[in-house]
Amino acid sequence: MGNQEQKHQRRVRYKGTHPKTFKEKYKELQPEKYADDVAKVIQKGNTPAGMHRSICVNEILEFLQINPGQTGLDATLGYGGHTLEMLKCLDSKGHLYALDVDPIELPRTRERLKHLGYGSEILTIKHMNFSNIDQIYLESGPLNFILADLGVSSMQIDNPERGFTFKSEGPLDLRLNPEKGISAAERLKTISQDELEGMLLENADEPNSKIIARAIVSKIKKGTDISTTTELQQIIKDTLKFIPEKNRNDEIKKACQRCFQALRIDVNSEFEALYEFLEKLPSVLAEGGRVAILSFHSGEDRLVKKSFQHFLREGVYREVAPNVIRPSAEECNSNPRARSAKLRWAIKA
Ligand SMILES: C[S@@+](CC[C@H](N)C(=O)[O-])C[C@H]1O[C@@H](n2cnc3c(N)ncnc32)[C@H](O)[C@@H]1O
Repeated sequence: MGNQEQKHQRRVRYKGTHPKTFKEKYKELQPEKYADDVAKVIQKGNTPAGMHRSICVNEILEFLQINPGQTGLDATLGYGGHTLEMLKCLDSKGHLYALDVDPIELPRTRERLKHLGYGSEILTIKHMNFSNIDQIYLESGPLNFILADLGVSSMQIDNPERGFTFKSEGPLDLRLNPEKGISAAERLKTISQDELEGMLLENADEPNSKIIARAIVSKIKKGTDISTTTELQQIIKDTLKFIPEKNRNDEIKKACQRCFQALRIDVNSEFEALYEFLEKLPSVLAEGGRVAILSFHSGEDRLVKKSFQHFLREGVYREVAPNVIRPSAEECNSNPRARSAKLRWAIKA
């Protein structure tokens, strides 16, 4: 039987000596089975396919000071890396709530955590937007600690079917919850040039927002369908042809990153959700309750900083982080995705 099983378990076929696309990376997609190979990928400073490496774990745990018996919330479950560390601190006493809007990754993370021994007696996972944090409070009561690790997970970015990256061909979707709202492709179909220019500027500080917006809207008006990630990338490339050759490729890559980020923030109403979450935080935190927020974008960090300072002046927060906390150089070297992370915290009075 053993031999027969081996016969049938063919490796995924790919061209060349190494798997390149997401689907071909079958070892990385089965970390339980190929732990050594996954460890090698991490050692090289990469994130294995289908996995997310949690950022600023030590800094977050040091601040949250989680004690067994407490009640807390991970507002952004993702791969469950931070959740797992918080559960360890609870030591089977107390309760942790965890939320995510992503209906694709959430069940996988729930299964993974259940497999590690964290079931509903200690962990409640809900498919919910963190802007509705007040609904959690009705069930949980005052929360001793809260974490929000904003943005997208590596599993979402790396899966071409989700359309988060121009680096591989996929549908231009960019929704964290593909079951709700409209995709980025649909959004572009009806957007005006002014609105798109404003979106690129506000959500991503795109210096070429005007000409990129003009090029996209003019293509759509002429009947061109921009339905894939690479179609959008090609329009940005063509528009920025005027950039001197020396810097062109680099500048185009950065422009693509900014445009995809701007669209993602827009289709997921990310600023609106964060604003609502920040407004509701004081009413769900226990006295002395602690909140830590990890952001990856200057617009998000500005919102967090403003809200924390506002509630500090009002006496609602007793203390807030005097300065933004950045991941260590060591962490950034080992995980380049940590480089743009900014951590802020607040303690309720
Ligand atoms: C950076 S990842 C979190 C990674 C996680 N801390 C870990 O260690 O695995 C961000 C997650 O937040 C989710 N998310 C983003 N905005 C959200 C919102 N408004 N409400 C709930 N979840 C959200 C995303 O779907 C994604 O899974």
